[in-house]
Amino acid sequence: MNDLLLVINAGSSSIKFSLFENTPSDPTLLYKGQMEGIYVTPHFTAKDASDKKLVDEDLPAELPKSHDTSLRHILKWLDTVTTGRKIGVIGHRVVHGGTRFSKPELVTPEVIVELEKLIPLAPLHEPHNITPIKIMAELLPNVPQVVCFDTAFHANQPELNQLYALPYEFSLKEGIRRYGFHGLSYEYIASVLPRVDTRAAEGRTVVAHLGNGSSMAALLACKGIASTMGFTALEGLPMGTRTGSIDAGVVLHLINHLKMDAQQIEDLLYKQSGLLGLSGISSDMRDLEDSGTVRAKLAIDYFVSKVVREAASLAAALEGFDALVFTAGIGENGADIRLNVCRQLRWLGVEIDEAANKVRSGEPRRISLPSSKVAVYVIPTNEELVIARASRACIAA
Ligand SMILES: Nc1ncnc2c1ncn2[C@@H]1O[C@H](COP(=O)(O)OP(=O)(O)O)[C@@H](O)[C@H]1O
Ligand SMILES: CC(=O)OP(=O)(O)O
Ligand SMILES: [Mg+2]
Repeated sequence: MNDLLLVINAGSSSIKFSLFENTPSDPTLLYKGQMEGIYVTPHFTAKDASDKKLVDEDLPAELPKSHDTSLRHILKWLDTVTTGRKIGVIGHRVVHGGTRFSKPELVTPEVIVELEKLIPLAPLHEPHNITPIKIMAELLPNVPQVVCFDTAFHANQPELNQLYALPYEFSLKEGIRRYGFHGLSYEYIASVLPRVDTRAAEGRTVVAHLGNGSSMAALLACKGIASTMGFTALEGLPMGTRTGSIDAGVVLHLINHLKMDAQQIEDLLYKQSGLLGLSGISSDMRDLEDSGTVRAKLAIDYFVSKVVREAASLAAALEGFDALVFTAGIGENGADIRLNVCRQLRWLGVEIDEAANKVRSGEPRRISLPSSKVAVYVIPTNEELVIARASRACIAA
C-alpha cells in the first residue's frame, strides 16, 4: 500500500489539512478538513474524498483558542482514521519566503532558522507555519517535511510591479520590495483555468482570493504579473483584522503623536483593524452579513469598494481583462459580495448572472451572462493539492 501524504495549511484564522494517498499518478485525496474561526469560535469539520461530512463540531469552549490546540485536535482525529498506515511525507504552507526561498524546500534545521528570521514580516502567519513543522518533527522524526511558499508564485513579476518608490538600494540590499502572497492558491487557479476557460488561460485574468486574508492578482497567460499584497500580507485589500493599504504617514503619526510603540502598532494594523475594526463586531464576513447594523454595512461596503478598485487597477496592469475569478472563503461563499463587486464593475464589461451567482457548488462555475465581455467564475481553491504535488516532487528530486 502507498504511503500517506499529509498537508498542513495554516492560515491566519484557520488550519486546513488534507491527507492523500501517495499514488504514482497524482496524490489521491482520502480526507480533508479544517479548524476554522480559531480566534472566534473554533469549528472543526472533516470530510472524506466524496465530500461526505465525517465531523462537524465546535471545539469545546474550555480549550484555549490557538493554532496549537487546533493542530493537536486535528492530529488526534487523523490518528483515528489512519490506524496502521504510515505517513511518508508532510507538506506545509509557509506564507513568507523572503529573498531566500522561491521554490519548495526540504525542511532542515537550517531552513527552520531562516524561516524564523521571517517572523517579523508575517507575524500573523509565519509562527503558525513553523510550529506545525516542529510538532510534526517531534511526533514523526523520520518523516521528511517540505515547505511550500505563498510568495513563490509571484517571484517572476516584472520588476516594475515588485518595486516600491524607495531609493533603489532598499530593494537590492534590504529586500524591501513587493513579494505578493496567496501564491499557492493562485497556482491552483492557474492549474485549472485551461479547462475552465481557454481564452482566460491564454489571456488576462484577475483573481480575487477573498478570505480572512484577502488579495488579488493579475495573471497573464496564467503567470502572475501583479498583486495587491506587497512586502507583507498587510498591503492591498482590507481583511478580517488587517487594514490593507494605508498611508505610511499614519504610522509615523501613531509613533510621533500617539506615542505608540512597534508592538502596539503591529497589533493595531494586523489584529484590530479591517472588517473587525470598521464594524466593531466581527472579523467574519458571515457575522457582518447577519448583523445588519450600520457599522457592519459600512465594513462590507468598504471591503467591496476596495475589491472593485483593485480589480480595475489590476485590469489596467493587464491592459484589460478577459476573466474575473472569485475564490477562498468569501469569494467562494459570499454571493452578495460577488454580486455587489460585479455590479460596480459593470462599466468594465462585467455582467453578472444573478441566478447562477446564487448556485452553491464545490465545482468551478461561471456566474456571468453569455453577453458579458468579462467571463466571471467561482473556482474553489485547493492550496493543499498544490502543496501535495510540490512536496512529493521536491522529495523525488
Ligand atoms: N458563507 C459565507 N459567506 C460569506 N463569507 C464567508 C462564508 N464562509 C466563510 N466566509 C468568510 O471566509 C473567511 C475564511 O476564509 P478562508 O479562506 O478559509 O480563510 P483563511 O484566510 O484563514 O484561509 C471567514 O472568516 C469569513 O469571513
Ligand atoms: C497571506 C494571507 O493573508 O494568508 P491567509 O489568507 O491565510 O490569512
Ligand atoms: Mg487562507
